[in-house]
Amino acid sequence: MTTPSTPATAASTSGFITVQSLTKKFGPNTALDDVSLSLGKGETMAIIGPSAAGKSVLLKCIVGLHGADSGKIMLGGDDVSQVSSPARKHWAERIGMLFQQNALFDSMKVWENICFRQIERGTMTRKEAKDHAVDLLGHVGLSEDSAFLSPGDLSGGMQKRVGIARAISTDPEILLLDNPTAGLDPVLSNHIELMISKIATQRGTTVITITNDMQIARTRYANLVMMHAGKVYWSGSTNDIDDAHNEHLTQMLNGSSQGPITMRMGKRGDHMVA
Ligand SMILES: Nc1ncnc2c1ncn2[C@@H]1O[C@H](COP(=O)(O)OP(=O)(O)OP(=O)(O)O)[C@@H](O)[C@H]1O
Repeated sequence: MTTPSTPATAASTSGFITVQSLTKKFGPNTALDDVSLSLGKGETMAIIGPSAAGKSVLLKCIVGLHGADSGKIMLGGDDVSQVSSPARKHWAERIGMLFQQNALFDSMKVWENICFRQIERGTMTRKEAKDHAVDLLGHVGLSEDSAFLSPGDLSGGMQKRVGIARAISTDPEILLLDNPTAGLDPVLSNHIELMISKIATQRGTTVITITNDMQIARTRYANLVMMHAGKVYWSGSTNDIDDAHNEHLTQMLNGSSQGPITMRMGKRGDHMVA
């Protein structure tokens, strides 16, 4: 069992991705408070937690959008704690990320969105990029026709899949996914999660996924981190969840309205959900 005061899974220096006592503040708001985790190369991890727990900020720190206020982020032994860290540039090319809001460019066609990094860097011709994008669209269950639409012409679930196609388009060593199945129907969610598992096992990609789907978190990922209010409340193998006896984790997994992570609602602090 892990609590903020007694972390059971301390960040190990042998991890491929190691976050060590990471703190990130936005003005007076502490989004990440002494967060540590460690993940081996080719392993998978699900991050769960209530709204505003710091899940997205953690992924944005790992991908290099935010620098650490204190603590360390190590990727493959390289210190990338700051946005300006010398190793950052090298890692930028080796991380694929799906953002919560997909972050697609409306000024570009779908295929250009998927391969914009390759086009920008000149590592593919436009023809190669188009073919690659169409192939990736097939992997996420979208037709070739959708390649030539604008993101704004797609449904929310289709946009999500384009975001996933873009995240995997460079065959990254690290895949960071912020709610990849949000807004998708159960059949499609299953398809996408199977694809993510395959990418991890066949390509050795190290995957961290934020998810609100507790079943997916338990069954599709080898490791789990549960966050609340900027802290890690539990981390470990998903095999150990049932023996965890951690009330924060139990409430999150069961989605019960009563428990330690019950939120205050409304303008008055005495209006509790429970
Ligand atoms: N760029 C930013 N500037 C200021 N505050 C921010 C910024 N990004 C995140 N925060 C704050 O950090 C906290 C954690 O946000 P984060 O997006 O990581 O939550 P989350 O766990 O991903 O929540 P959700 O599940 O609702 O998406 C929130 O209080 C949020 O308002």
